[in-house]
Amino acid sequence: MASIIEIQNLNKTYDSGFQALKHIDLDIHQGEIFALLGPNGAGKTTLISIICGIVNPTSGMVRADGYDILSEYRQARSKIGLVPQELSTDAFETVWATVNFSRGLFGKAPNPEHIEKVLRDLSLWEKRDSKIMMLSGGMKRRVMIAKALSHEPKILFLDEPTAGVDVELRREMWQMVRGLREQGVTIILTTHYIEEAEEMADRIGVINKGELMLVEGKTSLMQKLGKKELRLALREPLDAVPADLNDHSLALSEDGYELVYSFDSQQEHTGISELLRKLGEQGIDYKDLRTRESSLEDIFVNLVHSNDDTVAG
Ligand SMILES: Nc1ncnc2c1ncn2[C@@H]1O[C@H](COP(=O)(O)OP(=O)(O)OP(=O)(O)O)[C@@H](O)[C@H]1O
Repeated sequence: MASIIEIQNLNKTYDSGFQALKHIDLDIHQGEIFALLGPNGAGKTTLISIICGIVNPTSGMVRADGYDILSEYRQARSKIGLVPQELSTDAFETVWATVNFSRGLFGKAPNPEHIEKVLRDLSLWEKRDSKIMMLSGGMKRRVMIAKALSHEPKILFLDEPTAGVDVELRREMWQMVRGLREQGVTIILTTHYIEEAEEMADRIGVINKGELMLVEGKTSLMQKLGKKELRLALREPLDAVPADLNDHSLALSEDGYELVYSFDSQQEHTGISELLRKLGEQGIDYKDLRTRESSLEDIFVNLVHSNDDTVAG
């Protein structure tokens, strides 16, 4: 697949001496939605800011649509739209003027048809003559996106697009971002909401303490690292997992009332029926039985914690 962003051995050490990014290698594919996940302070904003030319890298190479972000800054920047975390627009301007002005900043000739299309796509057309300060929070966010799209970028960065946004508006944003992807825009978003990545992303990158720990297709990530659990609530507590069942992957809760069986959800043969048969043979009775699939959130928390353990150890 063609790469629209290429990052090689990128490092960033701030003046304070803090190393925010360590040897980042990453390719973003043309036309994908890529979600960058990581805890607070992991380096997400630093990475985005470097690609967008706001922060200088200490070393390494970044190309956007084939243009080097340092030696071909203007061309690279013209391919990129950035929706920053903070909402910052001129409250007294109209929607139309704000978005049109943004386009001019990139040295592009006026193109009212394009601005109209962007505003219509973002359901802002009816509000084109409204002053920004008169808009709701959700509409202000959409104006930020319209500004970022005003110069027809091929790549759109969304830094925490739905932070502090209610559920309904979040879903609306997701819908809209998918629509942009359908038009061929490559989208890179950072998020704290794992659900957002699970819902939207084609591929996911996990960054922690300045290191890119993993880059993987969402589906294969969930298949590879996802586990299923079968939980059996027992009628009578057990002291230990019966010796006969030791070859199954079983754990007993501390109070002895719950048996947890972990199995690979990708395997055709889960071993559940065999387990239930053996329990029956041993006279172990259960009153309830539930299955649970690990979510992207479980996977993420595990990854970041195991990395903490490694660092601490
Ligand atoms: N100008 C700066 N000087 C020194 N350190 C900085 C500077 N900017 C950021 N940092 C540090 O670099 C680290 C990464 O910050 P960054 O904003 O990239 O993280 P993030 O993953 O975007 O976090 P968040 O999710 O909280 O926005 C943090 O520890 C931060 O304190």
